[in-house]
Amino acid sequence: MTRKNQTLGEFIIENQKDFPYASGELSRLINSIRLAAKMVNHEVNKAGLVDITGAVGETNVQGEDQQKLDVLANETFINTLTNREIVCGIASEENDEFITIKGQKNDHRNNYVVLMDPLDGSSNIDVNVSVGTIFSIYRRVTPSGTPVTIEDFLQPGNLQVAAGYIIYGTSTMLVYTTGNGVNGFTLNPALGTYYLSHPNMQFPEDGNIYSVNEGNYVHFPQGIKDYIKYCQEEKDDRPYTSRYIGSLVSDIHRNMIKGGVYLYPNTAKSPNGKLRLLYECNPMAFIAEQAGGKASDGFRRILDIKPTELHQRTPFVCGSKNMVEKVESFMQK
Ligand SMILES: O=P(O)(O)OC[C@H]1O[C@](O)(COP(=O)(O)O)[C@@H](O)[C@@H]1O
Ligand SMILES: [Mg+2]
Ligand SMILES: [Mg+2]
Repeated sequence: MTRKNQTLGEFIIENQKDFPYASGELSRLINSIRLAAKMVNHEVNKAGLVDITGAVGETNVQGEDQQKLDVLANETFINTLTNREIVCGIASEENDEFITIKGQKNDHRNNYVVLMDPLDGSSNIDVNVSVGTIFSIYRRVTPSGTPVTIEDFLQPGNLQVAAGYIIYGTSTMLVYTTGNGVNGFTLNPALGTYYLSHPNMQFPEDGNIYSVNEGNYVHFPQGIKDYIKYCQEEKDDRPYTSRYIGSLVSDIHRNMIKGGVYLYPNTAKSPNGKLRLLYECNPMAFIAEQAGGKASDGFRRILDIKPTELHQRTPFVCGSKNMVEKVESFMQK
């Protein structure tokens, strides 16, 4: 149930009844993500004034140069979740292995695992372009009271109990779903409170924005090349507008509001694409579908892919339903 000017805290409590297990554990978990996001937002807003831009000189399991803000955001979320007795395990883009959280009584009693991309759009940190955080939540499959195993993390996206993102942009927003639609909350920085600003977000079925890094055009599969040509054709409501921020969260957020499709295809260089299935594509696909949109790898529904590795990648097509289906038709041709 949504109400104008409802705060995120009120919304979480009032909608707790939607959760079959309703122990309050998931509500406390989302509340903790809300808190950690505020801490990261505070740091992001100071980028350029304090020493949090640039690289730390380490590379992560993806072989990427870790940015200072990647590490700061990673530590902030891990510490906030660990200290609040709500998760039994965390997997992050910035950690090679998953982290087991025993809980204060060392009894592995907690029931949820979180998978996250603590700072999305790292290439935009130093240039003051919007970045984000992405999170995906599952109920563990191994028995409570035992240490989590990789099985708790390698669940298909259609088993997510909640997913969302935070966008640190012109304003800071937290957008999430628990399987009952998508709602967006804007942070009032003066009060430190998130307010419901975008109730029941919906992807328009059609749009005229396509988002892809055309710099990789020559390496794209023929189907994607044909789709891009289709977008640029002078015909009907085309040419479409090309918009690409280079932060997945920001590109999907814009397209969800205005109508559009985001593509990160596979290329000869990266046969499985760049984006990570577990903590980038699955949560954004859950959000997209809950908002009436669609997400696939060009052939398969992202949420039905059975993961095999923590940091596996997948080609990604996500956005307005009819536009994703158009891309798929070009791919399958
Ligand atoms: O620079 P490219 O190759 O277009 O990649 C941009 C994509 O990579 C990402 O930055 C990957 O995410 P991280 O910044 O979390 O590693 C996405 O946010 C973005 O959509
Ligand atoms: Mg990312
Ligand atoms: Mg990242």
